[in-house]
Amino acid sequence: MNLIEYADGEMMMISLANILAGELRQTLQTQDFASFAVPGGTTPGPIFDNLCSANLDWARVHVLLTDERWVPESSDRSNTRLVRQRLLTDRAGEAQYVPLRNDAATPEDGLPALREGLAAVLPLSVVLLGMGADMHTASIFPGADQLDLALQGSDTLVAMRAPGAPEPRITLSAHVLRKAMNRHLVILGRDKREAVERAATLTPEEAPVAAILPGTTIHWAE
Ligand SMILES: O=C1O[C@H](COP(=O)(O)O)[C@@H](O)[C@H](O)[C@H]1O
Repeated sequence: MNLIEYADGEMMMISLANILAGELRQTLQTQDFASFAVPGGTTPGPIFDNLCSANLDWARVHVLLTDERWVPESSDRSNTRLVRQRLLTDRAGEAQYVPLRNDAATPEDGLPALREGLAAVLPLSVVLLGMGADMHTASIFPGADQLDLALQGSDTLVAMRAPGAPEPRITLSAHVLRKAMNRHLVILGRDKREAVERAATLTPEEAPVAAILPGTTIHWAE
C-alpha cells in the first residue's frame, strides 16, 4: 500500500493541495485541458481552500465530482454545493464545471445526459477520492443495489441506492476511476486508517475501496 503519513491534518491538506496543483500543471503542459475529479463529504473542504488560489491555468481545467447525492444544491448534503463554495472560487473560479446532477427526478432519469458531459473529459487527469469508515469510496457502497455494475461494468456513471447512503447517489464507476492518470485517496483519523488497511485484505464486493487501491497514493493524518 502506498501510504503517506502526515504529522497533522492541516499539513496534509496543504501538501496535498500542492501535489494536486502540480499534477494539473504538468497535465496542462502536454494537453489542451485537464480533468480533475474531487470528492464531497466532510474531508476535502480544507484541501479546496488551499487549492482554489493555486497559480495554474484554471480556464483549461474541467472540475467534476467523484459522486453526487441526489439532493438539490440548496441542501447541505449537496457535494456540488461544497465544490462551488470551497473550490470553484478565487483563481479556480475560472475552471469549467462538469455536473453530476441535473433536474431529473431520479438519478436513473438523469444519467444519459450526465454521461454525455462526462464522456468529453475522459480519461480523468487527476482524481482525488475520499472514503467512508464503511470502506465505500465515491458512492460505491458495500451492499449497494448496483454494486456489480459499478465495480465490474464498463459504464462510466452508475446510479446507486445503498443501505448506508441516506439518499440515492450517482457515482463514477471503478472502471473510470482506475483509468485516471493520477489517483489519490485522502483519509483522516485512526478509524479510517484501520479501515483502509482492512480493505486491502478484502474483495471489492466486501470493501469497494479495494477496487482502486492499486496505483493509488493514500494520504493519511490522525
Ligand atoms: O458520501 C460521501 O462519503 C465519502 C466520504 O465522506 P467523508 O465525509 O467521510 O469524508 C466521500 O468521499 C463522498 O464523495 C461522499 O459523497
